[in-house]
Amino acid sequence: MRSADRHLVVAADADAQARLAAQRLIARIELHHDRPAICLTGGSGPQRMFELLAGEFENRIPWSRVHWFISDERFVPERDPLSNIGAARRAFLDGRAPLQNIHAIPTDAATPEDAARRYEDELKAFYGSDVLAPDRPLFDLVLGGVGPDGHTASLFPGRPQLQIQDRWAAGVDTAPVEPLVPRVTLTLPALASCAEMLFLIHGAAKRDILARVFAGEDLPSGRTRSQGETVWLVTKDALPENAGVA
Ligand SMILES: O=C1O[C@H](COP(=O)(O)O)[C@@H](O)[C@H](O)[C@H]1O
Repeated sequence: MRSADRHLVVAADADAQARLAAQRLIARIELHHDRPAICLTGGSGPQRMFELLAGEFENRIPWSRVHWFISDERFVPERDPLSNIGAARRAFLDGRAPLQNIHAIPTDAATPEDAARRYEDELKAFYGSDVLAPDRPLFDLVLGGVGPDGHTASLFPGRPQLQIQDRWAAGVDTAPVEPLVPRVTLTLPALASCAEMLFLIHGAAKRDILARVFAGEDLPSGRTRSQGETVWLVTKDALPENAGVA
C-alpha cells in the first residue's frame, strides 16, 4: 500500500522482515558508488537484521566503503549493554567495518549536549557542508523504530528536541521511558536527510502504538519525513486494523 506519507510493506514474520530489510540496505549501498552512509538505530527492531549482516549477507557488503552512524544513543560507554552502537558493533560491525567507518556518538563527552555538538560536527565534516541540501541526502538509509509512547530515535512526545530545526543532533537530559538515562539524538531535519527511511516494527506489542501513528496522531515517529522514500516494514502480528491491509 502506498499513501502520500508512507509505503507499507508487510512481512510474514520477524525473520522475513529482517531479510527484506537487509536486502533494502544492500540495494541502497549498491546505488551509491562512493561512500554510502547508513544510519542505524537501537531497540529490538534491527537486531535480527544485524545477525544476517554478520552471516548470510556478509559478503554482499563492501565493508571498506560503507560508513555507519547511529540515530540516537544512551549516554553510557560503548561497552555498556544499553549502548545502541555497542549492540551494533557486537552484532555485526566489529571485525568487518573499518574502525574509522564506525561513527559512534561520543559518550565520553562531559554532557549529552557536548556529545551532540561533537557528533553534529562529525556529521558535517562527513557531509562536507554545514547546510543540508534538499537534493543531496546525508544518509542513504536511516533505520527507525517506534517506542511504546510513539518516540523514534530519542525524540519523545512533548519534548523540546522535537521542535529543533537548526541543529543536527541534541542532548536529552532524561528519557521519559526505560532505560531512564540521558541520551543524545539526531533531530528531525537530520533524520529526514536520507534517500530512504526504513521503520522496522515487529510483534503484537507494537500494534496499538502503530494504530495511533497510522491514524495520524501527532507522535514523533509520525512526524518523521524523508527526502526520498519512507517505508514501514511491519510484521503481520504488529499490523493494526487501520493499516488498510485486508
Ligand atoms: O529507546 C529506543 O527505542 C526505540 C524503539 O525501540 P524498540 O525496542 O521499542 O523497538 C529505538 O528506535 C531507539 O533507537 C532506542 O534508543
